Amino acid sequence: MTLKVAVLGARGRMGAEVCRAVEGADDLDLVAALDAGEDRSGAEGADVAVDFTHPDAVMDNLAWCVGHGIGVVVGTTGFTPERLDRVNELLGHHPRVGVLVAANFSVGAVLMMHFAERAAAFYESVEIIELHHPGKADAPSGTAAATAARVAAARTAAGLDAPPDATSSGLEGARGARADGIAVHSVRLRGLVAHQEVLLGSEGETLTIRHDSLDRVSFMPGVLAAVRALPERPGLTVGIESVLGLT
Ligand SMILES: NC(=O)c1ccc[n+]([C@@H]2O[C@H](COP(=O)([O-])OP(=O)(O)OC[C@H]3O[C@@H](n4cnc5c(N)ncnc54)[C@H](O)[C@@H]3O)[C@@H](O)[C@H]2O)c1
Ligand SMILES: O=C(O)C1=N[C@H](C(=O)O)CCC1
Repeated sequence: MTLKVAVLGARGRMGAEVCRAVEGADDLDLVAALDAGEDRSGAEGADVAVDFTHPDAVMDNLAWCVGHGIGVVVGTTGFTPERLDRVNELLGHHPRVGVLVAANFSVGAVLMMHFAERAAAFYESVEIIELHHPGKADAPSGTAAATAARVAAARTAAGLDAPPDATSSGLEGARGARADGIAVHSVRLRGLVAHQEVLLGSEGETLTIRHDSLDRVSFMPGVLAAVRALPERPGLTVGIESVLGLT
């Protein structure tokens, strides 16, 4: 069966890549490629919409798609627990519709988050450095925020206190931002795509887990797997771990 796919944010960096990937797949049909200000009615009749837009736009797109019975694969970042609650609320009125939200669709980034979560219980110190292209709207990245949440939960479960840090003076921001109590440092540099390091340390050793997306094609296998899985997944799915068979 051919799935009808609409792309929202179609002229953006990710949306354009998704359009190319959908057009290149025999089992998918690109029925709408829409960007800001364009009439969403072009997406009516799609089986799945893919949203790579902006944290300020995505909730409205989601409400529209779910209200029209269209499942949504969401790559746009900015999904706080409150936003996920709102998505669940929307889906409560449309129980046959599926929404999958993932901060990162690259297989390597999914594994990097998984390894960081596993390692977190064994190290006293942990910090995250995320590095992205300078066109990125949000900081820290959605991937860094998701990693911090998972690492913080693993530390709590292991009974670890806050990472040691004797800093008592310095320039504001020098120690990064705090996401779930974990220091996150955001670099924006021309030439980069999407990169992250999780630095872990204890007495006498460190462990660095690093992932690099060198091209946006790295996100496409995950996006297409989510599109293909969505019709069989009503309700909210967070992350692509279950789609990839990692959980
Ligand atoms: N989950 C992932 O794997 C992943 C990977 C890369 C980027 N992202 C996220 O995807 C989002 C987009 O990233 P990007 O680099 O493609 O940004 P971008 O700025 O290149 O593209 C966003 C596009 O969305 C359009 N847009 C804005 N509002 C819209 C609306 N209401 N309806 C339709 N289109 C709208 C913009 O005009 C633009 O063309 C960001 O939140 C980014 O963090 C996620
Ligand atoms: O390029 C971006 O923007 C990216 N956004 C996601 C994030 O914020 O984690 C995923 C990586 C690329």
